[in-house]
Amino acid sequence: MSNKPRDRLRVATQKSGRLTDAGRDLLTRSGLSFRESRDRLFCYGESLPIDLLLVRDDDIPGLIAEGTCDLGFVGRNVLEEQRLERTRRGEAAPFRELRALGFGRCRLSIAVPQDMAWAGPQSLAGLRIATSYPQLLGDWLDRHGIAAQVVMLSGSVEIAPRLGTAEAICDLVSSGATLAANQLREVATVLDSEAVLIGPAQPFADERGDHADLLLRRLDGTLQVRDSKLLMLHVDRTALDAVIRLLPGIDTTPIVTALDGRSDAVALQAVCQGAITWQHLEDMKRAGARSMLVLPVEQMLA
Ligand SMILES: Nc1ncnc2c1ncn2[C@@H]1O[C@H](COP(=O)(O)OP(=O)(O)OP(=O)(O)O)[C@@H](O)[C@H]1O
Ligand SMILES: O=P(O)(O)OC[C@H]1O[C@H](OP(=O)(O)OP(=O)(O)O)[C@H](O)[C@@H]1O
Ligand SMILES: [Mg+2]
Repeated sequence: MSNKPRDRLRVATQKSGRLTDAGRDLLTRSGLSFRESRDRLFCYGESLPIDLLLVRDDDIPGLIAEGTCDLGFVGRNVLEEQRLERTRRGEAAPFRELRALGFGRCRLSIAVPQDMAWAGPQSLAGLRIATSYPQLLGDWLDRHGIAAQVVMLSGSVEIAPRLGTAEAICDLVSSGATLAANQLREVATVLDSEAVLIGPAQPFADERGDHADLLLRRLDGTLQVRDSKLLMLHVDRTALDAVIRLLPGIDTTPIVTALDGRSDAVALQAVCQGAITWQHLEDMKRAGARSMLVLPVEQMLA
């Protein structure tokens, strides 16, 4: 890893692909703005000393390992594949997952032709399995004690069974539409994935440590409010405990305030994590809540 001190933090993000827009949106909502270079490969951070390098996603763990970039947004599938590759060479991984980011959700799964019988992982014994993730697949096969042949393909993996180059595949699945279009059936999950923030295994020894801490705090706040709602309501004092018990996903103490000229009722305010459904509201109404308002939360700083 390069030890040259730097006073700006460099974050590697995918130049063009499934992680690009959501990653950029997360940074924007965390208060970061950038001036794009003409080639759009480097974005200078205007609001904070944090710059972006726009690259192929597969290159991101390596860029962090060699110290060219300090942090990166990458799919856990890519991170874990490269971590296993280094483990196989006897190296300790020089990068680590710092945060799960909640977008780019997918899974690395085994799929077989729809008409193939499936009696568990042993059904793969002796077969050829096409994948772009040979390490993750090899590790899964080892853990299940299955001897199968891994066929490496860098893309269009789903077509391999029809071409006769493999009997099964191991590829990323989200909606399942690609598998269905290729008459394949998902039979086992190798890895649950989403976009993650990665950084070096060793802490930064210069100002980059402070910038990284600041970015992590901002990201945490943004990720926390993404699923949060502010719930405001009125409730009879006698029903207060029952209604508080029904508040969905509260992680701080709700605020209870007096209502002017009313001794029988109070106002209640709480930040709730996760979805607030009509069912939640109806249950609270039955328990004695009234005038319920559900509001989005824009920013939060713990
Ligand atoms: N169908 C999907 N739904 C959700 N997330 C996905 C899906 N497919 C892939 N991903 C996630 O998005 C990441 C990037 O996928 P993408 O297809 O953009 O990569 P790529 O083709 O390797 O791009 P690059 O040109 O940067 O190498 C994947 O590594 C995975 O974590
Ligand atoms: O379950 P689904 O929702 O159909 O998604 C799965 C597909 O998405 C990804 O490919 P992508 O569309 O990114 O194209 P790529 O092969 O060019 O990466 C992945 O490699 C699968 O082929
Ligand atoms: Mg790639």
